[in-house]
Amino acid sequence: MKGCFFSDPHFREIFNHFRDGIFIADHNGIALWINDASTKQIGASKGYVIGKSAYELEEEGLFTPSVTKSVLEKRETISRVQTSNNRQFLATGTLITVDEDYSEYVLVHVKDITETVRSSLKLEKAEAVIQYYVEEIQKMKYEQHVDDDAHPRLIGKGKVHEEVMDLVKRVAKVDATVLVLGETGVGKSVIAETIHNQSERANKKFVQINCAALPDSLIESELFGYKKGAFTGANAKGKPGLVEEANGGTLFLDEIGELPLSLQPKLLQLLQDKMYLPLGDTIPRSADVRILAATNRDLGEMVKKREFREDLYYRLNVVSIRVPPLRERREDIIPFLSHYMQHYNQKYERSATLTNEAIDTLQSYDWPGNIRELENMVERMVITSTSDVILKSALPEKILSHEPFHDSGFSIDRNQSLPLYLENIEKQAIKKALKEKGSTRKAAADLGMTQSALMRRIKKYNIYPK
Ligand SMILES: Nc1ncnc2c1ncn2[C@@H]1O[C@H](COP(=O)(O)OP(=O)(O)OP(=O)(O)O)[C@@H](O)[C@H]1O
Repeated sequence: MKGCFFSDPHFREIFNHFRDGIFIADHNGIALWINDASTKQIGASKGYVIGKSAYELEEEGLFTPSVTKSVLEKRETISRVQTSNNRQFLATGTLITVDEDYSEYVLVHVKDITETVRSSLKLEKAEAVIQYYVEEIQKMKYEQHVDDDAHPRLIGKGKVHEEVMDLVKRVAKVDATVLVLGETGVGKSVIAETIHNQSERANKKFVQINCAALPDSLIESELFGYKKGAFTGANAKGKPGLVEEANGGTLFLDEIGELPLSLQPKLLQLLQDKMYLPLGDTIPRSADVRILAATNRDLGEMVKKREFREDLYYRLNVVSIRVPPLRERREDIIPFLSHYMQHYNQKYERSATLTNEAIDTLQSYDWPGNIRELENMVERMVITSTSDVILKSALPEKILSHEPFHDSGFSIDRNQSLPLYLENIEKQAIKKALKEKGSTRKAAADLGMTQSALMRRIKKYNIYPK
């Protein structure tokens, strides 16, 4: 049998016309025959290859690895990517047993895949370049966004601000639900929008609903929409809800603590199954939305009081970001002041400035209404100040009255030693009470001391009642 079919000229003719390589070896891996394509692939003549073992040829570097070797070892059909002459081939070797005499052969079919590999590498490279540009465009879009009025640039320079922004960056990359916590006016909505703008959903919509601003009866239809004829007074055609509007993008539920208990299971279903039911409809719809929520309320406490569903609370609270109040990041007060001074001076065509003393006072104020309060204060000052220089005395009474010793007309040098500092306060408090009350008796009553104790101090401080 051996040799007879290889010596058949018809056989040779047929396989020499085959564009892929054919390599036939015996049970010891000795090359019995190769076709023309194979000689080109290996870069060696038939005379050189035939009679040598695949092991030897592999060692000589004609091809690596040898599929014949693997087939003989594993005794199964094996495919490998082979390199020969700096080109790449897909070599598939099959073990063939001839029934007649149980002789064994390895038939290797070798296909040149160099171009395919190159194109796939090219494709991979092209994909990487496209991805790079997509990210760059997103970044540019984001930077453009933050410069216009609807998307103010985030102000803040301190460590606290940086920590929040770091977290924002990290959560933006994952598609998780985020709960933004913080007092009123700290910038929770701004943070939520920033998460969206830095996420993969940035090209889709950011849809916002304030759960406290709508009557309970309207929230459901606003959020989930309704089918035509769902209720009297409804639009005859039905109406898509905000969930549908936000499809592919982000839905931001502001003041989530105000979401009526009756609606909470519906939101839970949206979070869990990404499914919801428009009002009056019977067929649930699916929605691909990322949910962000914010609150200034203590949801944990609300859960305890059964005012908020526990399961929903845990679903919302997968990741939470606490935006600290302004009094915990006082280093950001001046940047906010200068930003809003500039903004409102431009808006009202003024050139107002704050004195250092006024700035000091504003920096030590606690800002219970946070950035919103600061912004409103600056706008009011810019509009109402009669002079371009805003003195401390022109600041709102509310801010001045929070200063220690605010209305006493006290002027204390805080660099003094503590006893001297305290004496000074005492002296000035006495002077003020005497001036306002007109008599030592009334002044003593006002100060909460006996008249004789007051007299002793008047003497000590050389105060002369007017
Ligand atoms: N880092 C910031 N940079 C610039 N402006 C900011 C920043 N944070 C907040 N603001 C501005 O402060 C104001 C209040 O922010 P925002 O509405 O986001 O607060 P909030 O915490 O959501 O308030 P509420 O709890 O009352 O809804 C907005 O005008 C917002 O543009």
